[in-house]
Amino acid sequence: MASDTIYALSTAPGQAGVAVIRISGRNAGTLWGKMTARQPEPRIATLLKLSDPTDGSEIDRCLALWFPAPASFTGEDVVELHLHGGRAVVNGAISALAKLPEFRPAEAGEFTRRAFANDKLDLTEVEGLSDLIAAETEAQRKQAIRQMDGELSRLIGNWREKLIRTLAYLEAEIDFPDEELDEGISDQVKNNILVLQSEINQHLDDGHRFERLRDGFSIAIIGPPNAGKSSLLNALARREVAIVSDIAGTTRDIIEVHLDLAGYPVTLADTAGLRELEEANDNNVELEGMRRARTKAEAADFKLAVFDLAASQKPDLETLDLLKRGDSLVVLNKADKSDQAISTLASELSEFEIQKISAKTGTGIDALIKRLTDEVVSKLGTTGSSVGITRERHRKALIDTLDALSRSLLAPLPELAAEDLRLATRYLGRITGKVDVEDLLDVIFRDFCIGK
Ligand SMILES: Nc1nc2c(ncn2[C@@H]2O[C@H](COP(=O)(O)OP(=O)(O)OP(=O)(O)O)[C@@H](O)[C@H]2O)c(=O)[nH]1
Ligand SMILES: [K+]
Ligand SMILES: [Mg+2]
Repeated sequence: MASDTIYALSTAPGQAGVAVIRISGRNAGTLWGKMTARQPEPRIATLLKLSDPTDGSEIDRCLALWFPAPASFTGEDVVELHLHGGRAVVNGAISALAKLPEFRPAEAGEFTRRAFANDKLDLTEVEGLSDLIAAETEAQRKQAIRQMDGELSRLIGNWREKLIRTLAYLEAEIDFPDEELDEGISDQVKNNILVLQSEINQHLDDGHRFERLRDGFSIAIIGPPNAGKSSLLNALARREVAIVSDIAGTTRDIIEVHLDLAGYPVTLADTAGLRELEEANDNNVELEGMRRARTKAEAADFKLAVFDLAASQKPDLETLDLLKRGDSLVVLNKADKSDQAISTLASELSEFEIQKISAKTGTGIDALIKRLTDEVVSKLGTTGSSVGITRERHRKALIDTLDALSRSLLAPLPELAAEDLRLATRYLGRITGKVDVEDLLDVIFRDFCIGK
């Protein structure tokens, strides 16, 4: 595999000022002379004519960069060609490269996979890089760059080192037993394990904020038909995303928009109006819509329950039930209309936090955005530690580590305690990819695009 030289367009396809083709592998340097007149100095951008290796016809004038191994992104010989960003130029260069012996197109994530194989990046840094490319908001970008720079890797590495030292200490005790210890493990070893357990626990107990920042914070808009849910979605998104009409039951499918609140990613979902079954007219479709609404609301991080403050109706039981199940806010809409009915609604909803708005005129929308922003920042914002668990796989490995540490404290013999510490070290090592991670690699690199 790694004997092949791989190439790919590393910038987005289509028309652009510049397109970058990356080439990596043993034979990367063979294009010098075959496709250019000369070989550039390492790491010095050089303007060169690029031509077809078979007939010498000119493809483009490009800037070429030469990174001889091991000082390159992949750790192999790497060439970067900065071409004019046109489709025909890129296609011409790609088909010319295909003519060189042992050159083949790269697979998705293959450059990064080679960088990992050559110890240029560990797994958490690879994940950070993947997150950086996927980052859509400022907070996501900052988190990704910290992980790519190795902050998580250093935290895990530090724990692993402490653990290895404790293990060495324990092994010394096993080899040179101290009669006073009475066959147990020493206080020193116990103490180290307890400290490690508490540090790992602190990081696990993070409200999943680092993971949520990757995925985005989800808010579901729920409530009875015609309350103005779709109107609210449009007002928050500042564009006409969802259909608004005075017909009850207009929205059937979930309609989602992405918002950026103070740099934090939010997915806002509009849902079908919830009402009692006998009222639902066009039953099958509407029932399916309501089912989807319910599922969405249950999975959401936060719910906005919208009611028409001018409608003299009682809040429906479904919406009330969803509201009661945690993080939510009541939105009384249509504040531009007469609010004689508000007293009934407000008293029924008095146990909840209430904001009055008009999706139509925009009254109260800024205050609502402020309230939602505060919510998102409090849930995703990182006040204390700046480095954390960004993936379920990290969490699982840490839980396995803690289990092994707990077992070591209860082990009836120091030899068995040592075996548990050895296991704990392996679990930590899996996070950064220090030990047996073959099974994880395909999953991790699958998220990458070609050319990365
Ligand atoms: N006066 C007034 N009318 C509003 C306001 N918000 C929405 N409406 C009207 O209320 C009606 C229903 O609005 P929608 O946004 O479609 O309501 P919905 O909750 O999405 O309705 P369903 O999708 O059918 O459940 C439309 O005629 C809107 O123009 C508001 O703030 N003031
Ligand atoms: K409607
Ligand atoms: Mg609607």
